[in-house]
Amino acid sequence: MITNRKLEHVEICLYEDVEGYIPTLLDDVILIHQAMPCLSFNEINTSVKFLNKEISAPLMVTGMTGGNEALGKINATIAEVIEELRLAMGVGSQRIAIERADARESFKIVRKKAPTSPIIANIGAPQLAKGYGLKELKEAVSMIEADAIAVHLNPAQELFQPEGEPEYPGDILIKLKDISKELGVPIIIKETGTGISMETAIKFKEIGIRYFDVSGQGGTSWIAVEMVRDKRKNNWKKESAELFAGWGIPTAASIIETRFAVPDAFIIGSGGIRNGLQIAKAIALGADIAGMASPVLKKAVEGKESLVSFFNKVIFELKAAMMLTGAKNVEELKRVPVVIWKELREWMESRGISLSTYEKLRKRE
Ligand SMILES: CC(C)CCOP(=O)(O)OP(=O)(O)O
Ligand SMILES: [Mg+2]
Repeated sequence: MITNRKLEHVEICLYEDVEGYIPTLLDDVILIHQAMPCLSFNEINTSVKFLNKEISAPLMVTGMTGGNEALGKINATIAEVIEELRLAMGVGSQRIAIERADARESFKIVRKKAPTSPIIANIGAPQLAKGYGLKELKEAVSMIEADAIAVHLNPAQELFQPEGEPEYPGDILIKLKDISKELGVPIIIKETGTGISMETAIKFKEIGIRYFDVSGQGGTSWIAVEMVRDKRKNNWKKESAELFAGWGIPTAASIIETRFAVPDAFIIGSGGIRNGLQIAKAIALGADIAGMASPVLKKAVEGKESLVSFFNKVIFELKAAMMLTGAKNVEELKRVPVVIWKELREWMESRGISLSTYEKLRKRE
């Protein structure tokens, strides 16, 4: 039953080892130390615009959960904190709330606790292949008065999910193109831990999509999450899920591929982001803001204070990286000099992305 799956997902993300199967390759991005930054720490401004609203730092909590009272409490804690700190958040898949009226409050609570913050709805692409259309996406948006809706792409997870629906026919693109004209809020194409490639980004660019949440490999592996479920149920897919647990595009490579494919995209750099230095690297590499999920979930279940101090630490680390690279605001951070080396450089070379070409795109020149 779908509610059980929602609860299992959160429990597994909290208490099982389902992340870091492969590196994000953000370690292969070096921000250059500037010993004379020409600015003082208290001058640094981390605020940015996101979905026509100002947020205090280039960071959002990407969609995780919802579906019953307990999961609603997690959403409520996160929403309260992001409203207080003026950040942004997405909710978990609202499929359960389209199907079940009693699941809706666990999502509605987010807008109640965060009346002014950018809030993002969430529906899976497989549902578009199975009958969902403009009506259901409008319902998901209005349920939480969302500023945008994330359509999540999770073919790898569905393949290894015991009850999965690996249904990704091309007419999902046609449907999304039509829906995007009537929906009234932007559609964000969001992967789920296996990353967005340049080929995939181009498919969505061609139907007018400009918002991407790359959700690359290196953080939570949703194949590994379903592997745990397979093992618990002794499902025949368990060994195959283990084989594929590290499948996908590392987060740093996915940021580069998406920016290369869609130079004017708004990119959320997510997938294994755990601290403020990685946020700075993701933005210097080509993302507009960063996204975090698992570390936020773990702090949220400890309580509001724990989550507030976590975000304060992360934003201090981001500001530290900005100071030491001489970036007084996020626009300058996008243009600081970086070294891209080791595996990430080899990835770019084998994908035909030259460093000099990318340098211009990265700086949005
Ligand atoms: C999006 C993913 C990371 C988590 C939810 O996967 P799921 O297949 O349970 O989502 P649905 O309830 O939309 O099917
Ligand atoms: Mg699904």
